[in-house]
Amino acid sequence: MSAHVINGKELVGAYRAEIKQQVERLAAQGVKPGLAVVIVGDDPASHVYVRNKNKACEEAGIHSEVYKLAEETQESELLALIAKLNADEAIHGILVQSPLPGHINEERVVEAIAVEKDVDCFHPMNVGNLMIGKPGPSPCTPAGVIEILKKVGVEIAGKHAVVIGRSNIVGKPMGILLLRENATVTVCHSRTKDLAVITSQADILVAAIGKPKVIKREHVKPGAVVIDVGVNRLDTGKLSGDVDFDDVVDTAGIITPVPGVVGPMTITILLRNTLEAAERAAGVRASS
Ligand SMILES: Nc1nc(=O)c2c([nH]1)NC[C@@H]1CN(c3ccc(C(=O)N[C@@H](CCC(=O)O)C(=O)O)cc3)C=[N+]21
Repeated sequence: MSAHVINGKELVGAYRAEIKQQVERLAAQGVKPGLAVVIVGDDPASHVYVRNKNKACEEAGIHSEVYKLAEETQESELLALIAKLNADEAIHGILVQSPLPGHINEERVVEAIAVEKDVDCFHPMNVGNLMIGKPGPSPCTPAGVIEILKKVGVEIAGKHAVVIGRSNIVGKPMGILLLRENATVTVCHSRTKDLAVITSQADILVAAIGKPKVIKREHVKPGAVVIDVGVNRLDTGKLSGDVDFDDVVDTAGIITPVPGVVGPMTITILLRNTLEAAERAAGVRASS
């Protein structure tokens, strides 16, 4: 039997409409959420993502500003811009697009962002809060995956969730969020032995490897929920996930195609984080 293929347009569209309504409600109280996106250098893919984020903000009624800095920008100039944005009351969220050029220390930059404006959830303070379950921003991609599972009606509690990948941006926080939802969590990575033996036990399989089409049907338990976080550009110019969709689609129970689901949902969580940061700043959101 063929898997249920998640329709991202429908799912993400409905969620963005909900967020837009909440933005309108906050605007009626005199507060317009604001996001600043900073991009350094001219990596073409990064510019596509920044444009998508900007457009999504506009459509949701969120004020957005994009700062495009030259490749040779000094770290001190970037830190000065962040200090200015930290002090700007119209800005509730700051996102510095990664990767940064090699001469800039990414860690120093992330730590310069005000904790309450860190809508990526990259600041060590927010990562720590996430770990112990305190209120704060959610890491966009992993929180997007949880949102997808919930919206599709997948029960997470008690299930075996296997995450492939242990990056600070996706794999590690994904494990924490799944644990928070009471899944039994296994995290696999490049040094994992007998990967297919482990992944084929997963009720929920999250692939965040960063290599195209490496997950085949032998990695998937029949009927499993397969969430593909990979966004890999092939030589043909086409985008591919980490999952070999055509090979897996008859084995999985539910599957996300790439492009179309996890990427747009990631941006949607960014909108939600910006809205929530604005609510906290306005004192209308006490927790979560
Ligand atoms: N500080 C920071 N925060 C990030 O959240 C961040 C970042 N840096 N650097 C790069 C990665 C990557 N990322 C994506 C977001 C949306 C899509 C997305 O919308 N993808 C579409 C396709 C887009 C296309 O056509 O290329 C999709 O999958 O359907 C992809 C990738 C956020 N990132």
